[in-house]
Amino acid sequence: MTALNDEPLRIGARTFTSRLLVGTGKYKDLDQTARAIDMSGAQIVTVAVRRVNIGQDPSQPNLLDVLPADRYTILPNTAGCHTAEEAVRTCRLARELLDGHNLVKLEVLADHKTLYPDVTETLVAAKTLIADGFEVMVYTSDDPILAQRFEAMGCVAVMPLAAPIGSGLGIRNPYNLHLILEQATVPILVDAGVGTASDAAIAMELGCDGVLMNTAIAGATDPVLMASAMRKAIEAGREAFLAGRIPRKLYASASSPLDGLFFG
Ligand SMILES: CC(=O)[C@@H](O)[C@H](O)COP(=O)(O)O
Repeated sequence: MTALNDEPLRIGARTFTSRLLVGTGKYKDLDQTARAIDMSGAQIVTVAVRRVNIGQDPSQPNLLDVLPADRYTILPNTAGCHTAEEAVRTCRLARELLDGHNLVKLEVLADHKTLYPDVTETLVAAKTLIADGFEVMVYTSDDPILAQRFEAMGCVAVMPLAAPIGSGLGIRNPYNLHLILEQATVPILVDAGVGTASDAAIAMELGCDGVLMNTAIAGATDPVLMASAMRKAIEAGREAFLAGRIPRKLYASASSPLDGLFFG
């Protein structure tokens, strides 16, 4: 559902009414995956091509059997890739498996402890993929200069982390997100580190165009209920952003007029 008075989210040539993007890892089984994603209202669902079967192994259950193609835009991602070469190869495999689908989420990770992006390798991969006709949504650190570089190269969305993947630490650096947002002309989608609904709402209140999350929903005690909470948080945060918050002030100002009191 779109927030009141909102425009659709535009990524490349595609438009979406939901601003919540979800992952498919860490669920108990395919049934729980399908139910939580359904409840989230997400239209873009990201899949780790190196880890999840979307046709690589025809003898195993295929995730796409529970995510109808007429309802969801599948966003193949390069999770598990640590070099530009691996990431490019993975995107090309995804394009073959998905009949020429060219929208991908690029992530090239630096190490296992932080799962921070290796931005040098990510820049190389993004350049190759864009030249090869891919529409690249790029996972990156919350560095405004890098965000600008990725946009200038032609990435269709820039996806700064809120906190390390799977950490649930929430929005660690709202000031950097603000700097990224004020210069961006492509969608800025927070990706990774959201822990609960208020984190998602904060990202949207800052003016982010959307949020991608996985662990906060899949790892919740009740993933379907958390998916519902996230859907509402994204919409509430977006509406609050569009509505324009009041300025923060150090001192009080009375909520009702002080003139003309009934009792002197
Ligand atoms: C960058 C990446 O891989 C994300 O898609 C990640 O999976 C989401 O991070 P969380 O699991 O912290 O939401």
